[in-house]
Amino acid sequence: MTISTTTSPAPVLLSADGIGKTYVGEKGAQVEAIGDVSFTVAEGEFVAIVGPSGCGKTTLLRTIAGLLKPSRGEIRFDDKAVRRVPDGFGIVFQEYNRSLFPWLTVRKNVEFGLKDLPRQLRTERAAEALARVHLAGVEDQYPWQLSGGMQQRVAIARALATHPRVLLMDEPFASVDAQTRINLELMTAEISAELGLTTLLITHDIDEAIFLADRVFVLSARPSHVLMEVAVDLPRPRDELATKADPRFLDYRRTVYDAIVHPTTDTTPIATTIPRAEVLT
Ligand SMILES: Nc1ncnc2c1ncn2[C@@H]1O[C@H](COP(=O)(O)OP(=O)(O)OP(=O)(O)O)[C@@H](O)[C@H]1O
Repeated sequence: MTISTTTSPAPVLLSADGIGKTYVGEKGAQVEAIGDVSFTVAEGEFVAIVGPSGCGKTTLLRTIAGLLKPSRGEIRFDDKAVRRVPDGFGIVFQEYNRSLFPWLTVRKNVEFGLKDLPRQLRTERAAEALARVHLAGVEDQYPWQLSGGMQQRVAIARALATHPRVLLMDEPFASVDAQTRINLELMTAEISAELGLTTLLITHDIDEAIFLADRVFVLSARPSHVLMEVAVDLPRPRDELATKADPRFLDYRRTVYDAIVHPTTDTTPIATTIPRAEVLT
């Protein structure tokens, strides 16, 4: 049985209903990236999306974000159809060096999405967001004066400064070294929990997905659909070493790995959905 629709017990904040996306090239050549994807994400939930290379993960995230128009289906946020990037969405991309403006200071980069706010409030929001990503003190530097991990933290601060309800992250830690990656993962888990953010993370990294998420959606090869949903029943806050040594973590990893590397047409979810409130206790 193929799982293409999943449900969450807490109030749904974000949903994808029958999303399909076909790219049409200049000469009419078509690439069907997303076949048929449906899911719901509950308020405050952390969902990770994994899948084989080229299955349409970035396409899906951009469609959810309102940056790409789906060929079929609808994204809904707070019970309204998403047709452009809604207020309440913060987005973090993999390539921080392309998403930050090198000619603006860190403070100006973080304030970038706050143009409509009074100057004083912009300054306060930027300071608050930079403190949250442990970057207080570098406000007047330029992004290129910082390490890659610090630049990605600036990009995260920029998203947080808008006070989003939903944080969308596309491979945010793929361009940094392993130790920095772990620190960024821990920081993201902490921020997401503290702010009660609904978080959607696209990643290639199965361990990262399981370590961070309440639920992991596994996409099939393209044209993609949701092959499997895994509810991650591991206590929070999650310590890196203890969590990754937990036998349940190893079971989740094997299940997700098998689904991606040896997909069959008969996949079933390995656990029912677990609301975040229960996971947190
Ligand atoms: N603008 C575009 N025009 C045509 N085809 C595209 C476009 N963007 C992506 N594609 C194709 O759509 C498919 C899905 O691409 P996408 O980048 O969404 O996948 P992905 O799972 O994020 O890839 P990766 O694992 O490499 O990060 C690929 O075959 C890709 O070549």
